[in-house]
Amino acid sequence: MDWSDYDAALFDLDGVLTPTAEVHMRAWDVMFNAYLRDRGDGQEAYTDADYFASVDGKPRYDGVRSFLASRGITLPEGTPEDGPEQETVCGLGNRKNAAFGEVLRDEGVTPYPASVALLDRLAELGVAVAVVSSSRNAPAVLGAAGLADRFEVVVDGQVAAARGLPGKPAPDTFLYAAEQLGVPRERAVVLEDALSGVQAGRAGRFGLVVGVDRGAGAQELLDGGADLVVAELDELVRP
Ligand SMILES: O=P(O)(O)OC[C@H]1O[C@@H](O)[C@H](O)[C@@H](O)[C@@H]1O
Repeated sequence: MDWSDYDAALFDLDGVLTPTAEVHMRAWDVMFNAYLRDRGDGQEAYTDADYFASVDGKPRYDGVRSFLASRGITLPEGTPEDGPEQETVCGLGNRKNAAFGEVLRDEGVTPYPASVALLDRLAELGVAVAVVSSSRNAPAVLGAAGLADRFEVVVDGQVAAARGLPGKPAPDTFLYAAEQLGVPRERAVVLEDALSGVQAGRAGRFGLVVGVDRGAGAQELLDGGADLVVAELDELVRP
């Protein structure tokens, strides 16, 4: 890939730089299936297909709301301060977050080597880099992965909430990151593994949208707005 056409790379985190999309997936699975069982109203089990269709890449409470809506379930919204025992959108999201936090603490995070190779190459080329993640856990994940020092700009779920920026698939968090780097959208590349993320890249009319296929499906990512799809980010190191 010829990086001379671009001045910035805007990276999603979970599933792009670190294998933590898997950890999110498992934590959602455990929480939603326990919740559906407890309801006792004959709902079918929550599956990975539900994750990719309704939850992947979105901010925590948007993911809960989207999945419940897909099953015709409406709960009160609650507030981000809700305890995990509360049967609200925020309570369920926080229930899942407790499981995510435990795995992060117990297992740590090792970034994808191929993604680190691309970060090294971009640093050599002088291409600016930012992290744009829906997750409120992004700073903790970056720290655990030893990547925190590499990014001057991190737009995570906390930053988005504080600034009132709508989450992916809206393009606002990516646009804000490009603005923070001082790079126009057409000179910025979005790198994403989630359908909601490539949709955000497309909606923001960025210079290039790269899909990373970690399970969402190459065709789905292309249909959602990716210009190209790779299996690993070191495919973008070579000229
Ligand atoms: O860690 P948080 O704030 O609960 O954010 C959750 C979301 O964070 C995103 O980065 C993941 O791609 C989602 O799949 C995940 O559900």
